Amino acid sequence: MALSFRICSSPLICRATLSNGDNGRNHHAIDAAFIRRAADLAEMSAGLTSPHPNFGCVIATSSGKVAGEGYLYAQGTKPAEALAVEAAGEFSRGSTAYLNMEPGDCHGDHTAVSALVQAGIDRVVVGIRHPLQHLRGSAIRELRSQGIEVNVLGEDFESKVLEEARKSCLLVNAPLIHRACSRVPFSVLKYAMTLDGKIAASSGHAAWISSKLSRTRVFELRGGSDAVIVGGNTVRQDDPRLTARHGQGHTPTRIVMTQSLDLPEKANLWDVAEVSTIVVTQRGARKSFQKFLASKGVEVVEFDMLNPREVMEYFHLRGYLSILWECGGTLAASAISSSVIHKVVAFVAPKIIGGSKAPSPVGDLGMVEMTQALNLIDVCYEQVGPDMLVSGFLQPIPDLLPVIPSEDATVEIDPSVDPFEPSIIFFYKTWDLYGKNDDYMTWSSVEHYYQANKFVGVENPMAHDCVEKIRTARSPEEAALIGRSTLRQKPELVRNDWEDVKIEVMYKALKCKFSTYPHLKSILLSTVGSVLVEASPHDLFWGGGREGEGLNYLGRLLMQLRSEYLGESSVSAENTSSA
Ligand SMILES: NC(=O)C1=CN([C@@H]2O[C@H](COP(=O)(O)OP(=O)(O)OC[C@H]3O[C@@H](n4cnc5c(N)ncnc54)[C@H](OP(=O)(O)O)[C@@H]3O)[C@@H](O)[C@H]2O)C=CC1
Ligand SMILES: Nc1c(N[C@@H]2O[C@H](COP(=O)(O)O)[C@@H](O)[C@H]2O)[nH]c(=O)[nH]c1=O
Repeated sequence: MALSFRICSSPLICRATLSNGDNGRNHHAIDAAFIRRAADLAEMSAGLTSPHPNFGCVIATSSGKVAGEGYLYAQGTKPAEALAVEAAGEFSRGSTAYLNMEPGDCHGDHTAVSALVQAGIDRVVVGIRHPLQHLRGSAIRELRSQGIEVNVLGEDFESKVLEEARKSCLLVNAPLIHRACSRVPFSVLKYAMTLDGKIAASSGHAAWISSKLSRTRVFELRGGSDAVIVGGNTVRQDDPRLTARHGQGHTPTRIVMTQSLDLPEKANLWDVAEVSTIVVTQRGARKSFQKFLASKGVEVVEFDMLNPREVMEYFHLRGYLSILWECGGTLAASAISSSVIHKVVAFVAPKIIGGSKAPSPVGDLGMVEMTQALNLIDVCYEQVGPDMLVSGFLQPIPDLLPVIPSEDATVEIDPSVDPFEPSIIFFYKTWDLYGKNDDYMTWSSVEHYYQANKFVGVENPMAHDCVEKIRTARSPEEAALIGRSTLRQKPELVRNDWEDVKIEVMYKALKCKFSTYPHLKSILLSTVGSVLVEASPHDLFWGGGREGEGLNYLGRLLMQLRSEYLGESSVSAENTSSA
């Protein structure tokens, strides 16, 4: 009896398990099916929510019917849980909510938890706990403290079918889970090869090996990644565009890795009107070409040691969660040897090209015996048009289970995680403890307000349209994309005094945000005594830069606001004591 009670904290499932094994299995199968559906929903916005997780939610009635569904569309938009209970309406009362992942209950923002509580949800089933330590467990504790029964797969009950459902939750947020456990982004090596294992003819010609349908799948893969990376030789041979052209998802940054910087002056990747390109190279390589790239708007980053690990650690610091490697075999071998590739996706076309010198997907790995071969894990096979898509993992997704804190454990940030000086607080992305939380009254976020202000007051209907587009953008990222690309493509729409007023605009937006949300103000005040630095390695105006060379205006404005709030509170304290 005691064992059954420990495994099943749900009275419903408990009774079923105790009285009838088949019923218990049925309940597990039902829970597993809904959790898988929540994971599928979460997958629908892959790439768009980065650097946040992908969340999906299903509300199911006690008779097992779906009453409502939702998924987080993008960073800063309505939580999946709120959308699902809205869709379910009155049916939410007494229902079960299935979540692929514990909500991120970020910086006192309880929207997801409140939505479930207010809707009268009886039970919540969670696929996996939040992987980031400072967010982990708090939403689950809050839901339980509100009297809602919460079951976490793998903790409250286990079975093969539930384990598979849990795996689908791990898969959908693999990039974030890797980020939580390692210092490199989640990397996928993708290639298309002929049946005889070639990725191009011996001439280097490769267009096309895989079918149109397969290439559309590649656009989807790109749309779900933060960046696509190729080696210098692929740029010279293919002149690729590396854009996501299926019309959905976001547009990943293009990265070129080149030691020599011996690249053509005319290349599709140097057109950065729609999508940005970053070239990473050896320090000191072809300075004049670096200047040429900069004049085209291409960012060049120099490395003392240009190798896949250093480059991935750099992009991890820049906040990238997932990278798609679309390079040839030379760079692929180097990346695999450096252990930065987590997953392989191979399109195999039923074609034979032959050629003993034709390139293959992975160059020399220094292996001499078949026993040394790397075996993929969790291999999947899928037919895509005439091609076969084979995918699998080179490294397993880290298991989150062993590090789950007890229910009552106080969740603290481990200072060893980021070896920064304690008197300096670096913040950057929203998942950092001190990251921004861009909820904001009239405008959806500070980002919406700031970007729109670039075009406010300009007597041109296109500027008005742009302000409106930014105002109604579905996420802060989309607002930033519209604002930045319009500034680059149509500088005539930008107000004349923008450079003079932009700090004031940001200050006003921040002041409004911190005054509107007391929990954000108290986080800001809790940093007293610390220097605040926006840890953006590339934004040298608002951020601190890679080596402290940035002006850090965002950090400065926050410290100014903090002083003002402190001043206000000491004046009111004086008034109280003198009264
Ligand atoms: N079918 C498919 O899926 C694909 C086919 N291809 C084909 O493959 C061929 C190109 O293959 P490949 O030459 O292997 O191209 P890569 O994309 O692997 O480029 C190799 C280049 O990467 C740069 N590089 C920078 N750092 C490193 C490092 N640490 N290790 C290795 N390389 C590094 C160097 O550039 P630099 O010389 O500038 O210093 C090197 O020459 C082309 O014919 C192309 O069409 C390419 C991609 C996918
Ligand atoms: N040849 C080949 C691929 N090649 C990859 O796609 C790049 C070209 O992308 P784009 O210019 O955006 O169309 C190219 O440089 C290489 O990385 N991919 C595939 O799915 N199937 C193929 O047959």
